[in-house]
Amino acid sequence: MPASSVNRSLGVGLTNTIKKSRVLLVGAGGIGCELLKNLVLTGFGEIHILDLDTIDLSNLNRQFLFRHEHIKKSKALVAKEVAQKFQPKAKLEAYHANIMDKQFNVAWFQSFTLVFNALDNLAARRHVNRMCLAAGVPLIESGTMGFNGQVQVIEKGKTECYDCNPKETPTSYPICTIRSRPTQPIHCIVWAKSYLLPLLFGGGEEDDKELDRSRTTDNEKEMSELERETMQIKEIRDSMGSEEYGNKVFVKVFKTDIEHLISTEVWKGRKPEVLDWDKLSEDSASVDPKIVEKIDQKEWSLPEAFVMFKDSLNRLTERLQELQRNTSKGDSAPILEFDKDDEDTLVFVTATAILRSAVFGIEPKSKFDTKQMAGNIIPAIATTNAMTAGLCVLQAFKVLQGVLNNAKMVFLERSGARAINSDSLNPPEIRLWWVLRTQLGYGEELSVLKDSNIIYELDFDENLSKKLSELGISNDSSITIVDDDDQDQDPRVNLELHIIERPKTDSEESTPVSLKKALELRRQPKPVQPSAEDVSDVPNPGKRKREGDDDLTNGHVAKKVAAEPTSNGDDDDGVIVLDDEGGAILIDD
Ligand SMILES: Nc1ncnc2c1ncn2[C@@H]1O[C@H](COP(=O)(O)OP(=O)(O)OP(=O)(O)O)[C@@H](O)[C@H]1O
Ligand SMILES: [Zn+2]
Repeated sequence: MPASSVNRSLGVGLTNTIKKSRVLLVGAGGIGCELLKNLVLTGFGEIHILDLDTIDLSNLNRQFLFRHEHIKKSKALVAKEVAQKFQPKAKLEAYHANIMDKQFNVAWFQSFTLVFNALDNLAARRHVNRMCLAAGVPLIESGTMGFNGQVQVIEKGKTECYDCNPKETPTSYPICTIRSRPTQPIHCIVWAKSYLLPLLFGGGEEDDKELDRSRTTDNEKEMSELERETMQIKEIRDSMGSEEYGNKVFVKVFKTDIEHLISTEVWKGRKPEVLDWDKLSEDSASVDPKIVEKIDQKEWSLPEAFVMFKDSLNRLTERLQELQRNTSKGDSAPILEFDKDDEDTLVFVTATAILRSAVFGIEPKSKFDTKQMAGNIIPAIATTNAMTAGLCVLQAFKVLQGVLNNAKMVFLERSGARAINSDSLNPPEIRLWWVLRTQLGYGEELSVLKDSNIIYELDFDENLSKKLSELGISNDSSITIVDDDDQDQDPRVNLELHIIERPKTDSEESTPVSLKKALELRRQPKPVQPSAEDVSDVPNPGKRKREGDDDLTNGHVAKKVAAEPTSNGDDDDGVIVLDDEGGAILIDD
């Protein structure tokens, strides 16, 4: 749009505000490319673009700023270069970096008028949400999935934030379904991708979110069988690169383990059927892997899958050995991981899943379908991204004009009477975990205890939607927050919250409040080598305390937050008042 027509449609005031704005765009992918184009053409004064990734062939169909010659180059840098041509005068800055890096601190975020999220994962979205709240900078959050799109305006203290509503976590499959009772194509694909591939080419037991390896009382047998089979495959791995390697792996997983399964489980209906190496070798004598590999949309036959299994196993083996040769002593051992855009791993997963499907009488899937399923991909649609990016800019106008009341949560849908629907923005409903996560910087792994009983932890979230009173937490009781993040180098000291009930005032009804000043919680002391006598008194930082562990509420309690509301707002010792009306937790300063 030429500058004059922007002027005419938006008015002089807004046009000037736009010109003076300094905005940050996080993510230069599907939405990001569209958004950058919009921002440049609308006349935003200064635009900073950040993306950690490089351009991949599969991006080109919709990330229209990128061309074939850009493959393997930084998305942020290329996006900047290309968008600059639309508007040579625009001030653009690019960063090839992870937004979660420490260098992008609160002060840096504060230097922007507005932040746009065009990301594709929860962790990064949460992080930016948190930084924007801390910096007091408005955030336009967006996302698409197939034909669906969503734009959310987030402003500290005025609207709900990204973390106000719990998000769905990706599906994970129980080990028994994957190891011994697959019934759907996806079960075979997850087995190939999250079990066999990491075992053969990864570091061994990968912590894959799709495979739920947690032990329960009723999966003990399953887990020990799995461990036994895993050990055996590791032994076979020692012969990697030898003539018989492919045969050994094949016989182990498609014959020996299946025979064992048939004899140890009770089978009603169809029993699994073992595969025969010699027969498949005969049947596939005339199959050319180079031709099969090009068959994308049609399911491979069993002999074709057999050939591709051997072929991809060899290719991956050669790659891993090449990496091993180039690794110097002391470096961590190289591994190969599944990537939907890595042809060798995709072929391996497709072929292996088809062979496994044959064992269990499940329909096979093509390489194309496997790519979608293994990559958890809902196809990205360029039009959805473009429309969503447009909606982001329209919402940004409302924020810049200071008319947040007119800003909306916008939804793009294919079904329904209208393509675009909207909701008014909800005021922030401040819940305990929201405060802990967004205001105090806790990660996912925390637990909440009352009288040393766990009332919440990551894998015990039944109480999440309950009011405090439903949990017997009323006036004058205390709860303790334990930082369970054992990845964290220095977990926070335990935080004890003392709860006092008081009626909600009228003003709080309309303007929920938040911690006035970010509280920086002290970190647990580094463990000192205890002497023999005082062993029992040394707290064990990072180690999860369980029910009945008495030292929880004393000893290393960090900070008691007083509960009397202070009369003037100058007191930095933010008083947290837990208000149970509606289960919300209000924070008063
Ligand atoms: N922590 C992060 N820091 C910076 N950029 C990020 C971060 N996490 C994700 N991104 C970027 O956000 C963008 C999301 O866009 P999108 O998902 O459309 O692209 P894509 O990942 O290339 O596509 P696809 O997911 O379909 O392969 C990606 O370019 C990705 O690199
Ligand atoms: Zn993505």
